Amino acid sequence: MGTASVEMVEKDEIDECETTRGRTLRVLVDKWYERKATYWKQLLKSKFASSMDRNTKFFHAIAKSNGRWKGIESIKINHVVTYNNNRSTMSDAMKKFQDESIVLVEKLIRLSFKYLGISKGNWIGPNNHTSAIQLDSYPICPKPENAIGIAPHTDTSIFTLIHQSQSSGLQFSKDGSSWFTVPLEPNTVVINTGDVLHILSNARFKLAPHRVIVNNIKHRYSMVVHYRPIMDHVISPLVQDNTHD
Ligand SMILES: O=C(O)CCC(=O)C(=O)O
Ligand SMILES: [Fe+2]
Repeated sequence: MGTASVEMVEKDEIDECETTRGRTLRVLVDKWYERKATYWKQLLKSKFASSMDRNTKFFHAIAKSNGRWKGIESIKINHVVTYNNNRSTMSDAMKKFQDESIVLVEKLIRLSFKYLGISKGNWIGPNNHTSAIQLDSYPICPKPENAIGIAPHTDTSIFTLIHQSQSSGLQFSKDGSSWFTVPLEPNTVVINTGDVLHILSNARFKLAPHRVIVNNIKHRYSMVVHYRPIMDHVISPLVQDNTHD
């Protein structure tokens, strides 16, 4: 177990030595993101990458023109209907959804820290996080083979929660070339590990490349919660042992 921890870089609170360390870590993380971008560029053959870009633009143009309010009919939280096609209650429902999601992710963080042997004191807690809810809509696409819903990527979160409607399309990959489609299970949330957990765990939690493909049969919707430390936090591995499982 190492002594490194998640540090808050507030210039007036830390001494010169820590500032230097914070700066070094920032540079390391920046380099890591650069390497990640290069990794993905190399994985995608240039022809596929360029046509995918074109088609992604095409697809998102369709998505925009179809973007009328018609997606979410109801939101159930813990089996209770919290929103039922009544816009005035939407923000309350979303707030409740976000609060419940944060509780769930904090539990997941505690569990994964326990698994990694990291003491709880090393976690910055819910007050130092941002969470974002993303509502995604993937309309029926007449030529799905020429389009992509979301291009391959990894999430910058610690954990991401994905609630998907009964239309599949979310796919994960171990090697960036073969893709596994996440099965549709009603009342199930897909939990995705993000880059922050990858860094904190010293790569014991692998990167989870994923994408969303579209189809010509059924409109897909998803509600995605990204949860990550606030931007000012400098992160570094909390597990020193570099031997991966
Ligand atoms: O919409 C989805 O199913 C997944 C979205 C996603 O991967 C993301 O927002 O990072
Ligand atoms: Fe994602």
